[in-house]
Amino acid sequence: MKIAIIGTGNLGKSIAKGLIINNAITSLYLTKRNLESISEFEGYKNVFLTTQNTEAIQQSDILIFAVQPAHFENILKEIKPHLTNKHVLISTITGFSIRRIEDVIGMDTFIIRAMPNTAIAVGKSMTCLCSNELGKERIKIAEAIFNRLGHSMTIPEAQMQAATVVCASGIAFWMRLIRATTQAAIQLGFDAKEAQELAMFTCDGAANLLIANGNHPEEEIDKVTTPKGCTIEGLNEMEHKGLSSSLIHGMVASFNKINVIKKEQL
Ligand SMILES: NC(=O)C1=CN([C@@H]2O[C@H](COP(=O)(O)OP(=O)(O)OC[C@H]3O[C@@H](n4cnc5c(N)ncnc54)[C@H](OP(=O)(O)O)[C@@H]3O)[C@@H](O)[C@H]2O)C=CC1
Ligand SMILES: O=C(O)[C@@H]1CCC=N1
Repeated sequence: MKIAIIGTGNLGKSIAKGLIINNAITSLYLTKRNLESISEFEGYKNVFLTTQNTEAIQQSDILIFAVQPAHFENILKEIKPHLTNKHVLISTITGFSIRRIEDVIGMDTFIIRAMPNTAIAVGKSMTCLCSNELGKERIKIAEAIFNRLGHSMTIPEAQMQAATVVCASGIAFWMRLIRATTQAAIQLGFDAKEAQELAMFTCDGAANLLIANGNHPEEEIDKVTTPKGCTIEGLNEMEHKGLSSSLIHGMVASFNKINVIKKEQL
């Protein structure tokens, strides 16, 4: 696949790493205005770094946009004259609707919105996808790319804002939980490196139990909580202090903030 990433920052670099380690490219163009921070990609076969978005677009079929929301509209205007019917446009931009993209480039382009997360760098992104009417003809291509770099789900566009919080911001939420359990493990006597190892692999095990078995989390919790034991003592204390409530409040606050970001873009 001939892929271009327009805007190779935090997310764009993660996508580039995932594509390269998974051998998912015929050619890969990476763009940004200042190329210094992506010099690590120099020297990879068939990977090209450029400040010229139009060059990247002319040389590629799949165009993945990963710029800040405020920059996207001008970039769409810049590249519009160079779009042809070979192109599939994939936008990862938060809060930027398909309708707004079509307002700039028209309805006769395959448009897909993707909401991946930075775990795409290690082939483990949970990515949500949706498309415009025409883009339905190319959604299988997007699913193939993102399934190769993790797991994908095609959803209605109305759910993309929620998907952004659960999946994209979700990486940060889970990191904070891993950090907190690491801090607890240090207090309980492990050194910092050991503590993080214990926290990460326990987290990985918990997620994989659910992925492998398809169980509800509470079924797995029931297998761990010995009556009158230490696990239920800890769990109940966490809930008294508002663990679940705090996570739900935080995620709803994130969701509401996207409405503010959207208004600021207009
Ligand atoms: N970070 C994340 O985990 C996720 C981010 N997103 C979305 O992805 C987008 C990017 O986020 P993130 O990677 O964090 O942001 P960054 O700011 O890290 O990356 C954006 C990149 O775009 C480049 N850029 C700016 N203007 C242009 C231009 N005219 N042409 C080419 N490149 C340009 C910037 O580099 P330079 O200034 O050198 O040009 C910068 O490196 C956002 O819209 C965000 O909402 C979605 C899911 C997850
Ligand atoms: O924090 C943000 O706004 C972006 C969108 C999801 C992840 N990063």
